[in-house]
Amino acid sequence: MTDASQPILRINALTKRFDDFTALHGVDLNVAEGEFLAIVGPSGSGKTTLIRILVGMDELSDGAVWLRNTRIDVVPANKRPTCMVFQSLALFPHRTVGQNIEFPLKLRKVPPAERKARALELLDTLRLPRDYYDKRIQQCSGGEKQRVALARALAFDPEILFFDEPLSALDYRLRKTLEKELKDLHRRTGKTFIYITHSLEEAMVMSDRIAIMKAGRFEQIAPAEEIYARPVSKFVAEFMGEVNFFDLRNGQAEGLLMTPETAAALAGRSGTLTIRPESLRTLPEGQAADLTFEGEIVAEYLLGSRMQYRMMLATGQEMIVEVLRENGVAGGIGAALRVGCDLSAAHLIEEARDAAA
Ligand SMILES: Nc1ncnc2c1ncn2[C@@H]1O[C@H](COP(=O)(O)OP(=O)(O)OP(=O)(O)O)[C@@H](O)[C@H]1O
Repeated sequence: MTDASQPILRINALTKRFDDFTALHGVDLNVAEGEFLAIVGPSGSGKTTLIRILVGMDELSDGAVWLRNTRIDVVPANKRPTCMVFQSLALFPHRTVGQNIEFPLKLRKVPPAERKARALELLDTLRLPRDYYDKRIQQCSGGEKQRVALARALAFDPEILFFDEPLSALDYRLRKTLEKELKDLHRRTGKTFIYITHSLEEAMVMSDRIAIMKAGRFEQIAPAEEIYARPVSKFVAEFMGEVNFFDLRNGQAEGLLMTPETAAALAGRSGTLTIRPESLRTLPEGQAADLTFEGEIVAEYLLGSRMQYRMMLATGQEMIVEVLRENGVAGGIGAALRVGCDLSAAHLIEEARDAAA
């Protein structure tokens, strides 16, 4: 029996040093049973180093990793109930699909008939035709190989599946299809997935929570909506997409017009006010929002169903505004633009918080 309230994985104060360089600075992380956690961050932030330690490909310098009540950082990789799916797949190219999927079962000395039955079941799970059992890996397409690699990972029946950028080598359409399939697979298997990616979009589509790494530390760990709406730092806000920043000093910010109620709510507060381009709306003459901005359009882009404007405020600050195409403004570059948003759509990163991050 497992206790659902207990995390399946606990990482305590994990530090990794390579000679005099520290790649991970005492990171803590709890992963819930059955969770889909994505780890994102810029190149060199420590994602791969962390995963390599978790699966046992590398040793930590300090700290501990627990799988339920067992300390696993002292357990050799091949004895850990975890499994890794790589971008490079690591399939046996000259063997059949069936042989590849059955490999982990063979290692465990499962009898041939039972192995085959399980491999066929896994072909069903991954939505590959059963007659692929005898097909050679070399004859499979990129997407099919990825499914075979997943089937093989599931054949290990691991407690946790780790993924290191498994889709990054695939073309856009296939990636999009497999993103949805992976999410679906996660739901159907109920396994815990920990997934590294460079792609924020991928993380947002698939995961329950996103952990954002920066220079060997977790900057924020939360569901995507929360990270998007309430980033703890400018780094996270920018990482999650386009954003406008306003420097708020004692409730005042240059270029920002406020209603008396908004001014009262922001009175005495300092930090960075963040406003997403799509939170803004165009305002008719004479109408004001909680926060209002006035300026001139310096560039405009048609983004499918939306229009994006770059607007120059009187202060010289540029702002990005995104509205539905039907709400776009006539006049184009050089035209005056008035936009605004509700105070609830703006998020204040308080000063002390950002400085500490
Ligand atoms: N074996 C090693 N020896 C020395 N430094 C290393 C070693 N492995 C990784 N590093 C350093 O540790 C830091 C983190 O690397 P890591 O590969 O974990 O980053 P990452 O976030 O996975 O990057 P990417 O997204 O580019 O794969 C980098 O600065 C890297 O140069």
